[in-house]
Amino acid sequence: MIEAVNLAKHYGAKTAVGGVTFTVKPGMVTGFLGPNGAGKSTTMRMIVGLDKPTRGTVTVNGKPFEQHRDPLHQVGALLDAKAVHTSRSAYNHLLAMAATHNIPTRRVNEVIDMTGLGPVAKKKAGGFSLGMGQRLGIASALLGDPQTLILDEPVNGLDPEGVLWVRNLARYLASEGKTVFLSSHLMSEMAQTADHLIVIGRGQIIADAPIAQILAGSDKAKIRVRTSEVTRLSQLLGGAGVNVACHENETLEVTGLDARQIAATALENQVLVYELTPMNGSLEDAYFNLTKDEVEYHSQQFNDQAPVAVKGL
Ligand SMILES: Nc1ncnc2c1ncn2[C@@H]1O[C@H](COP(=O)(O)OP(=O)(O)OP(=O)(O)O)[C@@H](O)[C@H]1O
Repeated sequence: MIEAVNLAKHYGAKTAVGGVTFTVKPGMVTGFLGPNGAGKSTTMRMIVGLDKPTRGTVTVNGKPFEQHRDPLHQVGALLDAKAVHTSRSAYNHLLAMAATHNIPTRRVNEVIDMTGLGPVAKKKAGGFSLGMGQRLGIASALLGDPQTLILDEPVNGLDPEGVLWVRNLARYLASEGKTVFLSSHLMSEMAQTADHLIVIGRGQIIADAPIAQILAGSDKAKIRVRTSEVTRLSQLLGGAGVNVACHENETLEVTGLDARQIAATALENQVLVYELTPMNGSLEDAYFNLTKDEVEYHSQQFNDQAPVAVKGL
């Protein structure tokens, strides 16, 4: 369990995290989403005592991280996969961690097997690919068999098999009753992995809810309607707050009305409808909707036009 109360971090005049209150519960995967610079890493670093809060408190399993006598059994964290001795082998890196935390050597071999590091375990970590570095970071986080796991962008650099592995691992650990808190930029991945989402933008929490609720709140929730009278039904349904888009094959996509309201209008006016399908907005829609005003770094929009060549380059 992680509990943050009014947690804030300022760097001079810059507010990285602006006083957030949230709870990450055991037995589920909680996703931490937000645009670049939103404050995810700073929040995670404060949870494990690597950054000192300017204000507020955060506890892990009931205590501030630094007060735990057995920190690696309490919290496993992957915050910066590059934070290893580059000249040490993966095996020796894990062995050194185990030795200083009273963890048996047998556990080193277990986490090497769990993370698929076997073939490279004796190689120097400095030569690892991004994906192998991530696996070593996850192995380090798992070493103490912790009750709470904090993973910052764990699928960064992993191949599809690795992404699936992280998803299954996170789900397995949650099913064992552990607290799993992970950040990612990959919305589609989060949709398949997390039960609950905390969305942060410009250092403030902008959503904290079960994933299903965030998807249902997407204002892009559409109903697909198939009817033999496309023109007539779209006229009947049109009105304030309702958007009706006509597509080929006798299909309409309606936003602003639910399926029951559409069916009732069709019935009243004796229009034949042969499909009514609520289409949940994607997590990506919901996420962009939530964070559209909170993005610190806006990218150039290309739409479907070719980028314009700049003279002189
Ligand atoms: N040591 C620091 N000194 C000054 N500003 C910092 C420092 N660390 C973070 N920041 C700023 O605080 C804000 C939050 O940064 P943070 O790294 O927590 O965001 P993030 O959500 O993890 O972003 P990303 O997804 O890009 O990793 C950013 O504007 C960042 O530039």
